Amino acid sequence: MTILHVEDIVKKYGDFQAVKGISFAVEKGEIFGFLGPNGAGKSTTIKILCTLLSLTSGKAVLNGFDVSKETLKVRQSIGLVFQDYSLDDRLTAEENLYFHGMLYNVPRELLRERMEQVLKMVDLIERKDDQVRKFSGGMKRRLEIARGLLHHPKVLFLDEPTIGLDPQTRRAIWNHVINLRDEFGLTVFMTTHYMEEAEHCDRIAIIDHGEIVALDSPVSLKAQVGGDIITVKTNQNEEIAKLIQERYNLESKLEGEFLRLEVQDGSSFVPQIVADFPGAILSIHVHEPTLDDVFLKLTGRAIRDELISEADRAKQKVRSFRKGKR
Ligand SMILES: Nc1ncnc2c1ncn2[C@@H]1O[C@H](COP(=O)(O)OP(=O)(O)OP(=O)(O)O)[C@@H](O)[C@H]1O
Repeated sequence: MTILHVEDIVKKYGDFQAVKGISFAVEKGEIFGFLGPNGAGKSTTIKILCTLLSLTSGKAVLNGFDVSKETLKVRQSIGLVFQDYSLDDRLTAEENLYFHGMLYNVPRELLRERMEQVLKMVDLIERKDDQVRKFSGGMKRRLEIARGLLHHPKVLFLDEPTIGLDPQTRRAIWNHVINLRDEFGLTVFMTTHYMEEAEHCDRIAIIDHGEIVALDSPVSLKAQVGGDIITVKTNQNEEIAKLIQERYNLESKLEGEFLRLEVQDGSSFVPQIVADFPGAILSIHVHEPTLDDVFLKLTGRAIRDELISEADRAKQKVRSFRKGKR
């Protein structure tokens, strides 16, 4: 059953087209991911689907409601966990949930039971009476997820849910998200630029410059690359690239100080190239295709994690600067 149907959505900021006519559908119970580099249009799209931003043209229907015309019904159908921290630090975990429940008109007689239910889901029931300021970053994010589920949404939107969190906490949050899907059939729509995170999704739309460049399961996307990826450092990269072309009819790409090439079978290619270019190979690495390789193949650019980490750090700094000014 289709829970979200998006048809030819365009979003313009002035003359600039941030989202360029994208279309897709999400099935009930799916974990659907939007993967792309900074500025690709992920947040803009998610905000449109959550009714926080108007669209320029196109149509989106969520849980049977038009996001442009039936905003209240759409809002009642969704839970939100956005990049910006939005808990009240001075309230306890339970009080934060209570406040949200009142805003969403969760009937009073149900609210206690619901709060207990969602706190249990994210393993925070023991800490319900603690002020949120005493929580770690991961606990806060789990509480935000619990809050997003309090009014029993049909679709949970997660915009970069684990940004700035350590890998262990990221994994813990993912385990919770997968459980929610498995146990309650919840549909999850998320954006990320972490490759390993995107791997958890049932399907991924790869977005670049406001356009969907591919949409499929992680396994099928990676199968598009085919074979193995070799990165090799030699003492004369340009010269060796030419020789590789001549000898094996393989095109290699210069990436920093490495040559990158795709081969059918890495385990047989490595000994062959080492033997064919004695003394020239300084290092060689072989790996199965990742989603980064898929992105590179589709766009000619890499979503490099180190660049992204830089952006994360900068975003964190801006947030602390903002908080300090309050
Ligand atoms: N309010 C705005 N006014 C003008 N341009 C905007 C506005 N918001 C976003 N943009 C531009 O639209 C494009 C898409 O931005 P968006 O925030 O949707 O990207 P993103 O993929 O979510 O990136 P990030 O991961 O950095 O949040 C970017 O080029 C951005 O600069």
